[in-house]
Amino acid sequence: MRQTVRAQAKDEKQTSNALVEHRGLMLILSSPSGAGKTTLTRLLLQDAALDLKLSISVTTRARRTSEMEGVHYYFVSKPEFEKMRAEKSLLEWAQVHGNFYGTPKGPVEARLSQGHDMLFDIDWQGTQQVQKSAPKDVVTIFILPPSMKELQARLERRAEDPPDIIAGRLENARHEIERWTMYDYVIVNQDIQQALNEVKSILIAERLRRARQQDSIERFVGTLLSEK
Ligand SMILES: Nc1ncnc2c1ncn2[C@@H]1O[C@H](COP(=O)(O)OP(=O)(O)OP(=O)(O)O)[C@@H](O)[C@H]1O
Ligand SMILES: Nc1nc2c(ncn2[C@@H]2O[C@H](COP(=O)(O)O)[C@@H](O)[C@H]2O)c(=O)[nH]1
Repeated sequence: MRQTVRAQAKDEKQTSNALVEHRGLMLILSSPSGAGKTTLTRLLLQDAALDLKLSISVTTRARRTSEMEGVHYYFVSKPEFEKMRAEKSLLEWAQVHGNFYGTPKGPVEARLSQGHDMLFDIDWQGTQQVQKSAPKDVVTIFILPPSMKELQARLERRAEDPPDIIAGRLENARHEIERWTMYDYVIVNQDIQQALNEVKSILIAERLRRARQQDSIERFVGTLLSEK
């Protein structure tokens, strides 16, 4: 019901500019590096019934061996990133762990305007910018590791970054964790299945908020009340 296109446009203007009755929401996951955002994101995207799509960021970071262009990131040079920033084609951007990251605006706007939700794996700086630009459309979740020891173990087990990069990310983790208070929800990712269920529960509850389905429910209630 949420994504139904208004089929009966009242005049020609509306016909040429068909409106969806509900704008999609932006579900943002943030965490210190290694807490499990990418893992949760992969599992959420595997569940087709959730109808989520990931916003693919651009980054100046070097590609990890497990990463694919256009799937995990668009890998760009610094001048290319600067150009996107100057052209204002990024919804938000930040420098994280010494590299630049940003969210291309176009795909997000296209998806939200069609009434579909978008998933983001971005840091607290980007979250702040998106929250500021569209406060009503954003739901934010902060993922915590069960302990700093386990966070370090996860980064080491992942074996994608050299020791000095892991050390830097662990150092940054303490500052990032202090940002937990700016998020709507906080999840401790000890058991991945439980954490996944918690993210899904948040998404389902947020989709059911009255304000997010005002038009369609108003019509549905009208139909209900017109029944004999
Ligand atoms: N609940 C969990 N229990 C054990 N291992 C986990 C759990 N969640 C994630 N991991 C593992 O921890 C490692 C880091 O997870 P992941 O890459 O998802 O973190 P991330 O938050 O996306 O990190 P980054 O910000 O650096 O991309 C991976 O090897 C992943 O398999
Ligand atoms: N503000 C933004 N942060 C982003 C974006 N894409 C990813 N990130 C965050 O960067 C760190 C590091 O990611 P990694 O893939 O190098 O481990 C992590 O916190 C991501 O959430 C973005 O577009 N904007």
